[in-house]
Amino acid sequence: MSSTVLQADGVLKTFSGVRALDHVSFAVGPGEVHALVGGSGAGKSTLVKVLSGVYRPDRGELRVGGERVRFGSPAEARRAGIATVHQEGNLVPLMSVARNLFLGREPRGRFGLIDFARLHAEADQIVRSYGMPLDVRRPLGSLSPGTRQLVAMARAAWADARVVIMDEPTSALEPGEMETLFRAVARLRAQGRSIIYVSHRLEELYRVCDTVTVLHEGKVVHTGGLAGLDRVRLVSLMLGRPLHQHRPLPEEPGPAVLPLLEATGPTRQNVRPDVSSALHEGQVPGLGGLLGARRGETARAMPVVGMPLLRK
Ligand SMILES: Nc1ncnc2c1ncn2[C@@H]1O[C@H](COP(=O)(O)OP(=O)(O)OP(=O)(O)O)[C@@H](O)[C@H]1O
Repeated sequence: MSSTVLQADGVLKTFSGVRALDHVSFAVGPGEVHALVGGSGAGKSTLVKVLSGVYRPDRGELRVGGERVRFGSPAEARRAGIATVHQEGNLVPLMSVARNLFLGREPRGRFGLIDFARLHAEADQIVRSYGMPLDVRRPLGSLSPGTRQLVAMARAAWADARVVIMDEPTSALEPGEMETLFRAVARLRAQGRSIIYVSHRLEELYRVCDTVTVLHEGKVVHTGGLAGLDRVRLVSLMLGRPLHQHRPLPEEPGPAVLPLLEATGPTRQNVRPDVSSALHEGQVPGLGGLLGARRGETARAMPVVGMPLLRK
């Protein structure tokens, strides 16, 4: 019995001489949320398309549950339990949420007619289990883009997927909907399903993912646990170069650390905001306040008057 649910070994995919995937190996285990990251053009979409049967690799192999597979189409990948949630693709806006959730698998009664009572009851159970309070009889197209995205995810997961591939799943979501998505991800993981999570948003990767594979120019440059991987290191891997690290400054700079700019009670055109400020090397100051708090006046007064002390 294989401990990986989906695996790619030495996958090569070229487009007119460009190596979109250069001998890529990748594996996701049961109940694992695996982040797939990389800069623009790194090969993420191409790998997702190979794993979901859209592209055939030029070389290399795919395995599902340890068994060698060759996907001739996305439908074959879906039959093998690989579901992809691309925005709300594959759904029908004019149909109800319930019909969309069960598209092609509607419960049928006598004479082969759709059993709407059962359809609605089961659909209602599904959306409630994901914490989505919505009327499953409503047409999908009348919902917000975020809710449509969540329905697409629920459909993919419900359809007995072993691996759910989520491509930038939060791009269209409101903050409240993001929480619903994260709960849904946790639920899928608890059921032993695997998730491949493609996103540029580091915050959410660290929140929901267990493992990460970083692609750069078509090659895997790192794969492993995410929790122990420092963010600066992760971004460096994605960029393919070390990130310029800045020296952390002491919280209270001592007398030896002179400020670059110091302003004590600056005044401008009879406006004297009661503000003193010092700017040290490497700092990015924020200036906060409500409307009318004279943020603009204060910022404009800083370099003009007061006691600016500039150091080379
Ligand atoms: N259908 C295609 N025809 C030609 N070149 C392609 C095709 N698909 C991808 N490529 C090339 O393969 C490389 C990898 O592209 P891919 O879209 O997989 O990267 P990505 O990591 O998904 O990038 P992004 O985050 O910008 O979408 C790029 O150089 C891209 O130009």
